Order: sequence, then structure tokens, then C-alpha cells
Amino acid sequence: MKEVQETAEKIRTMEIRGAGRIAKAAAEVIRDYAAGLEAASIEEFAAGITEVSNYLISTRPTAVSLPNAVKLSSRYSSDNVENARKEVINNANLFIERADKALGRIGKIGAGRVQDGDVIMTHCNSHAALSIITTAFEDGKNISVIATESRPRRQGLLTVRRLNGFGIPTTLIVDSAVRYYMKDVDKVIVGADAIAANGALVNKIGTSQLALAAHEARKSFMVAAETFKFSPSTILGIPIEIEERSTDEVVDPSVLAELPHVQVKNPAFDFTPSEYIDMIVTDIGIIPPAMAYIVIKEHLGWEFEEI
Ligand SMILES: O=P(O)(O)OC[C@H]1O[C@H](OP(=O)(O)O)[C@H](O)[C@@H]1O
Repeated sequence: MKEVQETAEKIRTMEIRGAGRIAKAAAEVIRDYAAGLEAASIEEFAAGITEVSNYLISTRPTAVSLPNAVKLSSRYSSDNVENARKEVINNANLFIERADKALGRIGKIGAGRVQDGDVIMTHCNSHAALSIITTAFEDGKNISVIATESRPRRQGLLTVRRLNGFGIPTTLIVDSAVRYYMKDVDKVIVGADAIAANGALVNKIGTSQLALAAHEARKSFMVAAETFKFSPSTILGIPIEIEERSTDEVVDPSVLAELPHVQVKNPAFDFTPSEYIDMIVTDIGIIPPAMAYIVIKEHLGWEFEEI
């Protein structure tokens, strides 16, 4: 349980972050927990797995990759403890392998849509979006990137560091400069924390302003998302919860203490409606947002089994 608590804490504090990374970390820790779980009966085994699953899921509410990873990893059908244990270990390993492969496939497929000479704008720090950008560059395309700072956690700095490592010409801008620079952009590529059944995107706060500015300037808006970022529960009418993080991330508490009439809000994500999205690059190919329902049904359809 100690390892589970440590991983959960790292996810909560964002030491482990990025929707895909969170999912992989959860799968790894469930696998290790199942491997060492002492259970005299299948009921005890089930209770342990359920407790750990719920605990991990509670760390961050928005990235659907987390509950999807937990669900895919912790499945078993046997009523024998040793066999159930093997099933969980195997399912978690399969998920991890699939997640790694997905990033490579998204990179390859998405890079096909990047043209030589493209200026690409990206937001926050998405491993999936970066996979497309770096693959296109390694394919020999002469591209450059405009990366937003992504307040308040400034994950844009991680992005520019990574792009710099590849030698990709990159410009760092503050979030409020997005519309000012959109005229210079050919396409926007962002990641996803969740995609709803109606094709709406949930991603880092500010993503919808990139989409709006891209729409206004008639620039293409591309989302890079593994199939495990699609949200099955949205089919059942359960909305995606937007994480509200500590106000300390926005303003120093000592400053706020002197301002009794001021409140601070810190939503970590926003919604981008599907009409602003040109395509979603997934590990099973490029799809229009209207196909989100099919992806959920064919790749993650357990909610239907449970009804
Ligand atoms: O899975 P990958 O593509 O890496 O990232 C997907 C998204 O996860 C991040 O969330 P946070 O920084 O963990 O809050 C960003 O919103 C990013 O676009």
C-alpha cells in the first residue's frame, strides 16, 4: 500500500502529470499491488483491488485516462486468487505496452498531416501532441513551433525544453498572446485529458481560446489523443468534472490574505466544443470528433456491459 500512496501523492501534486503518464503510473502501481496482495479469498482480493482503484481514481478527477487505465488493468474473471492475480498483472502490462505503442502510432499518423514549412502552435505539455511534432521534424519536415506558457503551472516550459532538445525552432509566448500570433500559425496541435461522447475536448485551461482563435483565423485544429482518453461515462450522461486546483498556484497566499474582497479561481481544464476540432489523431487512426461515440463503444464499452 505504501507504493500506492506514494504514486497517488505524486499524481495529486503533479510530480507525475500528463494524462497519459498518469494512466501508465496507475497501471504500474495496480500491477505491483496485485502481485504482492495477500488475500485468503477472492473476496479479500476484490476488496483490496477495489480500494486501491478508487483511491487512485480520486487523485485527479478530470483526466479520464486514469479511470480507464485503472478499469482496464484491474479486470479479472477468475474466482481463484492466484489466477485473478495473474490476470491483473497481465492486463496492467498490456495497458502499459498499449500506451507506449499508442504514442508512437499517433506520432506517425499525425506527422502525415504536417506539411513542410508548417508553423505549429501547441498548448501546455502533451506527450501525444509532441509525438506528432517531433516525428514530423525527424521525418525531415522543416517546421517551427509556438508554445504557450500555460499558466499557472507553466508546463509550456517542459514543452520548449523538449523541443529544444530536438533542435526544433520554438517560440515561447504567454497565454494571452495566442490570438495575436494565430495569423502566423498553420495548425494547432494539442493533447487531451478527456474526450466526451459528443466529441467535445477537455484539455488544459486555455485550450478553448486556442480553438476559438484558430477557428476565427481558419487554421486547422488537431487533437492528439489515445483511445483511452475517451470517456465512456459521458454516454451515460455523467459529465466530466473540471478539476479546481489550489489558489496557491495562482497567487501567493500572503498576497491574498491582504485582499479580503478578492477570490481566486483555478480551474485546470476547459471544454472545447467539437465544432472547433478538425480531427482527432488517435492510435487507431484519424477520426472526426463525431466518431467519439464509436471509439468509446468499440474500444472501451464496459459501461454497456454493466447496464
Ligand atoms: O497525455 P498527454 O498527451 O501527455 O497530455 C494530455 C494533457 O494532460 C495535461 O494535463 P496536466 O498537465 O496533467 O494537468 C495537459 O492538459 C495535456 O494536454
